[in-house]
Amino acid sequence: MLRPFARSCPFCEVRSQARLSPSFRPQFQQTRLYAQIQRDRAARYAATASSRLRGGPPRGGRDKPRPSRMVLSDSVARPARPASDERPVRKKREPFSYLNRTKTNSIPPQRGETRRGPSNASEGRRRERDTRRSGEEPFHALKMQKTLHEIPYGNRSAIKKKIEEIDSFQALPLMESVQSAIKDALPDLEYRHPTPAQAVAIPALLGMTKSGRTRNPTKKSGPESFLLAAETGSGKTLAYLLPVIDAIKREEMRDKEEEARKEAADTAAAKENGQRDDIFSVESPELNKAVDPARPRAVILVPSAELVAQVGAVAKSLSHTVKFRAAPISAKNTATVIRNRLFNEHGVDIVISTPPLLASIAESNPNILARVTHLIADEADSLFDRSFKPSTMEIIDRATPSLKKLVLCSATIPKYLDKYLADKFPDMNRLVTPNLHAIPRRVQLGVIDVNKDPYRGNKLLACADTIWQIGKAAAEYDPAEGKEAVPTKRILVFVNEREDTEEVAQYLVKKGIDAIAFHRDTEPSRQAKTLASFTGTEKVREPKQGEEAKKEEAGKPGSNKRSLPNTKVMVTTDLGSRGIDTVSVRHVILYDVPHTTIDFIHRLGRTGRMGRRGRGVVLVGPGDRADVVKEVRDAMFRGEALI
Ligand SMILES: Nc1ncnc2c1ncn2[C@@H]1O[C@H](COP(=O)(O)OP(=O)(O)OP(=O)(O)O)[C@@H](O)[C@H]1O
Repeated sequence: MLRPFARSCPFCEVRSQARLSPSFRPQFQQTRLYAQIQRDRAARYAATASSRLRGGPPRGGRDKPRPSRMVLSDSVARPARPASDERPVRKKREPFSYLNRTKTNSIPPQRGETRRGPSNASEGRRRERDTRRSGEEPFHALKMQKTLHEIPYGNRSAIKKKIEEIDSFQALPLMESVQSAIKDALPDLEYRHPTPAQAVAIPALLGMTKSGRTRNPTKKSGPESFLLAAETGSGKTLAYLLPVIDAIKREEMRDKEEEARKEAADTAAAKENGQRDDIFSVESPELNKAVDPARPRAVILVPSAELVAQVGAVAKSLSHTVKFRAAPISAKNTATVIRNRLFNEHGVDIVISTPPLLASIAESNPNILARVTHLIADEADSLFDRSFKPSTMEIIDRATPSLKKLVLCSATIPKYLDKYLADKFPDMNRLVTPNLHAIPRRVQLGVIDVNKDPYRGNKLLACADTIWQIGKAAAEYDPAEGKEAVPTKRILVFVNEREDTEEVAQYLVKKGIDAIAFHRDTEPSRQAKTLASFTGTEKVREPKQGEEAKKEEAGKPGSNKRSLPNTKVMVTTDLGSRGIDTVSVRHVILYDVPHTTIDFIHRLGRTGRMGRRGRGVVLVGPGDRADVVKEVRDAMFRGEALI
C-alpha cells in the first residue's frame, strides 16, 4: 500500500511502485532518481571501506581518552546553569540554513583529525610548534583549561573595585568585640586591612551584599551556600572565622534577650494573677550539662589533624577577646581529650574536626549536630574528593534542618568539584578573588636540569647542593664574630611518594643538613614539633654565644663532618602542602615534578604567603616533564592563572 505522502510525490510514488511490483522495476531503472540513488550508495560504500582500511574508530567514539578528574575548573565564578525549565529553547532550523555555509560542520572528522584540527599527529605537532613560535597561543602540556582568562575582564575589574572599597576591618559591620579580637589576638599582622579574600567573603557572609549571582532566587531551599575560592595564603581562615564568630555572638545575644523578655512576661503575668512567686513557682529542671551532649552552633571541617590544630589555634587566639568556646578534635587526640573538649560542662560553640571523626561521633550522638547554624568545609576540594565525600555529605545532611549557612572554601577548584557543586547546590554564591589559581609574582621559580653536569642525573645530590647554596648565608653566620644575627632558613622539600621522604631526608642528613621527614606515619609528638618550627609557632631560642655554641656543636655526633648550621629542612608530601600556614618558609624545593597544576599551586603556595617573597626550585631529572615545568614557569612569569 502506498503511504499518503508518497502519493503527493511523483518520485516516491515511482519508487514505491518499483518496490511493490517486480514488473515495474525496469521502468523505474530508467529514471534519473534511480541513477542518483545508485551514485549515493557507491559513494557511501567507498567512504566506509576507506575508513575501515585506515582502522578508524568505531561509531560512538569508544576510543575517546577519558578526561582527568584533577583539572582546574574554568568557571568557578560563574553561577550554576539555569534549571531545565528555564533553559533557552533551541532555535528551529531554518529551511535553507544549509546554504551559504562558511564552515563544513556537516563533514564528519576523519581519524586523527578534530573539526578544527590537523589531519594527522605529525602535522599536529608541527602546527603546535609553529603556533608556539609565533606566540599566538600557549601550548598546554598539562591539558588544563584556562581559568581566570575565562572570567570576563568586566567581572574581574568589578571584583577588584569591590575589594578596594573595603580598606579596613572597621568598614565591616562586625561586632565591637570581634573587631578588638582582630587587633588584640593577632598582633603579628603586618598590615591590618582585609585581604582580597576577606574583602570578598566577609561582607557576603555577613549578608551585606545581595546574593545576586544565583539565577534562581525563587527556587531557594535549604541553607544559604557559599563557595569561597581564593589563592593560597590569602587569609581564608579569618575570612570565614570572623563572620561565624560574629553570627554566634549575635545569636547568643538574641537568645539572652529573648530569655529575659520571657522571664519578665512570666513575672508580670504571675503578679497580675496575684500569685506569690516564692511559694507557688516551680523551678524548671536544670539541664544536666555533664550528660547533655555538646550542641555547637558552628562546625569547621578540615582534611587533616594538622589543620585541626592550626585552625583551632587561630580560634583560640580570637576567643581570648570574644568569649566563645572552640573544640578542636582529631584522631591524634585521646578519647578522654575528645570527650572533655566536646562534652564540656560549659558547652561548646565551635567544633573543628576532620569529617570521618565527627561523622562517627554524630552516629552515636545524633543531637550533636542539631543546633548547627554554620558549617564550613575548608580545603573543599579535598573534602569532596572520593575519600572524604561520604562523611562530609553525611555531616551536611544531618546538620541541614538547622543549618543557615554552608561555606566551602579552597585555593583550587577542580572541574569535577565545580560540576558537582553546580548540581548539588545550584543556588551557591560564588565568591572568587581575581588571582584565583595563579601563583603570585613575588614567588620566583627556578629550574635545575639534573641531567646536566655536575649532577648527571643524581637528584639527591642536586637537592643537597641546592640546599647548601640556599643555606650559605645562614651558615656563614658566626656569633663569635658578633655579626648581625641571620634568621634560621627553613626549606620545604616536596616529593610525590611518601616512601621517598625518608630516603631523601636520610641522604640530606648524611650531607650535613638538618633534615627531617614529615609524613602520615611520623610519630605524633615529633610531627607537632617539626611542624611548629615551620609554621612559626615554635618558641624561638636565643642563639648561644661564642665558645659555648662552638662547644655544643663539637659535642654533637658526627661533628667532625661538614655541617650546614642555621638551616632546617622538612621533606614532605602533599600532607605538608594542604593549608599548612608555613609563614616562615622562604624556599620550596620541588624534588619531583608535581602531577597536576593543583599540586603546583598548593606546594608553591607554602612560600610567598601574605605578601612575602618566596622562591621555588624545581629539580627536573631523567623522565620528568620539562615541558610542564616550562609552561607553569611561563604562566607565573605572565602572572596568569595556571592552566
Ligand atoms: N588581614 C590580614 N593581614 C595580614 N595577615 C593576615 C591577614 N589575614 C590573615 N593573615 C595571616 O595570613 C596567613 C595565612 O592565612 P591562612 O592560613 O588563613 O591562609 P589560607 O588562604 O587559608 O591559605 P591556604 O590556602 O594555604 O590554606 C596567616 O599567618 C594569617 O595570620
